[in-house]
Amino acid sequence: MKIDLLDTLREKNPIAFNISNFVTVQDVANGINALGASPIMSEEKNEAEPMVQMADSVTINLGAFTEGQLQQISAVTAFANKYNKPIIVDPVAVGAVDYRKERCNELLDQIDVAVIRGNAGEIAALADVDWNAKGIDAGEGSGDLEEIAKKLAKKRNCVVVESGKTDIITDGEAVVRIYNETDLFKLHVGSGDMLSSTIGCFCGIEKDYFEAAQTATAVFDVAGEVVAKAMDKPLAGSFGVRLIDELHLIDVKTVEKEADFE
Ligand SMILES: Nc1ncnc2c1ncn2[C@@H]1O[C@H](COP(=O)(O)OP(=O)(O)O)[C@@H](O)[C@H]1O
Ligand SMILES: Cc1ncsc1CCOP(=O)(O)O
Ligand SMILES: [Mg+2]
Repeated sequence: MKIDLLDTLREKNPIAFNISNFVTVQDVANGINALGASPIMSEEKNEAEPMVQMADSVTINLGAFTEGQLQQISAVTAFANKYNKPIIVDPVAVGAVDYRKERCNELLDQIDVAVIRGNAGEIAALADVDWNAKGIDAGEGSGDLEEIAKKLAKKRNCVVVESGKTDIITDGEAVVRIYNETDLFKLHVGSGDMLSSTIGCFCGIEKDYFEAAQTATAVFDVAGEVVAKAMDKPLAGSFGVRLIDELHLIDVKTVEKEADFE
């Protein structure tokens, strides 16, 4: 794993263009800004082309899209492919709401996506595997998580990051598992969105998106674990704040020491 990419990210300070959701947009912007990227958000279709031109990566979060926003997303992703900017898609709750799954699949049919990052319920839905997703959460299912992630990666010819207690990252052939974790991630709405946008930042500085996704996920998971270990009381609100602090503080040495992966 190329953990040094964390230093590269801070040297390059990539512009990370995000179409976010209104629920978690501030955590996402502050999290990736603290990490060392330069976030910019937009909801305006008419500025899609210059936004994409100046950006190093484009992260599309489908957490609370509207019909109008779908048109913006279509324009932005078309420009991203035209200008060779990596697209990261976070398919929030596509396992729970058919309308979301249909719109997400239409989008994925139109574009070349670099990375899809979702929980097991979301990845299973896009891979056409039976699963009982629960709202924005993974829910329950009995399928083989690695096979499901690989199936989607092959179907969409992209890297898939399937998050959970163990995070699974695959390009459809090779699989990397990251074991760092804390239950506090589940108590903080937006953990997944922050992870997806962190992956966007690393894809903006590393053209090997499989490597970029691994480093991003390791940095994010280790940051959460470090915070949880240092907390006297494991409380949801302070975790959210301290996670942003740790994304600011975390360094290559800490990730090298703490990352638990194979
Ligand atoms: N059961 C779990 N135990 C510990 N950490 C988890 C668990 N599920 C997810 N995580 C962590 O939470 C972060 C967000 O992932 P996840 O909760 O799956 O996304 P989402 O918020 O989109 O559902 C990831 O860093 C992941 O490693
Ligand atoms: C609660 C909620 N509702 C629509 S988007 C959203 C945030 C989802 O965030 P995450 O998937 O990172 O937990
Ligand atoms: Mg999510």
